[in-house]
Amino acid sequence: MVTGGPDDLVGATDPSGPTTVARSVDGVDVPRARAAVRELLLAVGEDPDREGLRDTPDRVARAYAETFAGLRQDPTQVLSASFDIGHEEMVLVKDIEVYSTCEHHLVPFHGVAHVGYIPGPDGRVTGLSKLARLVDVYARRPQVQERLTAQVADALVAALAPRGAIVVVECEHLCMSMRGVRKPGSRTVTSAVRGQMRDSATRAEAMSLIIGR
Ligand SMILES: Nc1nc2c(ncn2[C@@H]2O[C@H](COP(=O)(O)OP(=O)(O)OP(=O)(O)O)[C@@H](O)[C@H]2O)c(=O)[nH]1
Ligand SMILES: [Zn+2]
Repeated sequence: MVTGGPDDLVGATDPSGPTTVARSVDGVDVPRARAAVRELLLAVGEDPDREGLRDTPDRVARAYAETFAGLRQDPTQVLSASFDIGHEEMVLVKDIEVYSTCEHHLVPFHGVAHVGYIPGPDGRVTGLSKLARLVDVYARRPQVQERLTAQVADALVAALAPRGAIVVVECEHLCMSMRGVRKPGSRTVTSAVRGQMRDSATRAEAMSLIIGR
C-alpha cells in the first residue's frame, strides 16, 4: 500500500505550475493530470495562466491523488489485523463518514455508512477502526453508491468469514443537488446484506440499531 507524499520530485520548471514538480504523488501521474486540468480550464473558457488559476492544475492533481487513493489500496491488508476474542454477537459501527466521488460526473457524494457483522464460529473480530478504513478504501475511488456498499460487505465476508454482514450507506449526491435535477437534500440509501444477517429477525435487529440514533 502506498502512503502519502511525492514518490518522485524533480527540479523541472513547468510553465503552468510551481518550480519543483512532483512527477508522481501516491501513484498518480501528476504531469498528466496537470495537463488534463489545464485543458479542462481552457475548454470551459477560463484562462489557466491568470494568477488565481496558475497553481490550480497542480493542486487538483495532488487533490485527486488523495481523493482516489483507494485505487491503490488493498482492502485485505486493511482487514489483516483480526483477533480472536470469542465474541459471537453482532458488532456494528455506525455513522462512519463517507466522502466519495460519483463516477458519472466526478463530483462528490457524501454521507454515512453503517457496517455490521456477526463473527464466525471462531469469534474472530477486526479492529473497529478497520471497518472505517475499509469504507475509505472503496470510497476513495470513482464510484457508484451501490458498488461501494457491496464491495465493503464482500471484503468483510472474504476477510473475516463472519456468520453475516450488513452495510448500509446513506448519501447525498452533489450531481443531483448542485446540477442536473437539482434536488438538494435528497438522500440515497443502499444496503448489502450477507449470510445470516439476511434472516428477518437478525436483519431487523441490525436495522433498529442503525436507525436508533
Ligand atoms: N444508481 C446510481 N446512479 C447514480 C449514482 N451517482 C449518480 N448516479 C446517476 O447516474 C445517472 C447518469 O445519468 P445520465 O443520463 O447518463 O447523465 P446526465 O445527463 O448527467 O443525468 P442527470 O444527472 O439526470 O442530468 C444520473 O441519473 C445520476 O443521478 C450512483 O451512485 N448510483
Ligand atoms: Zn453523478
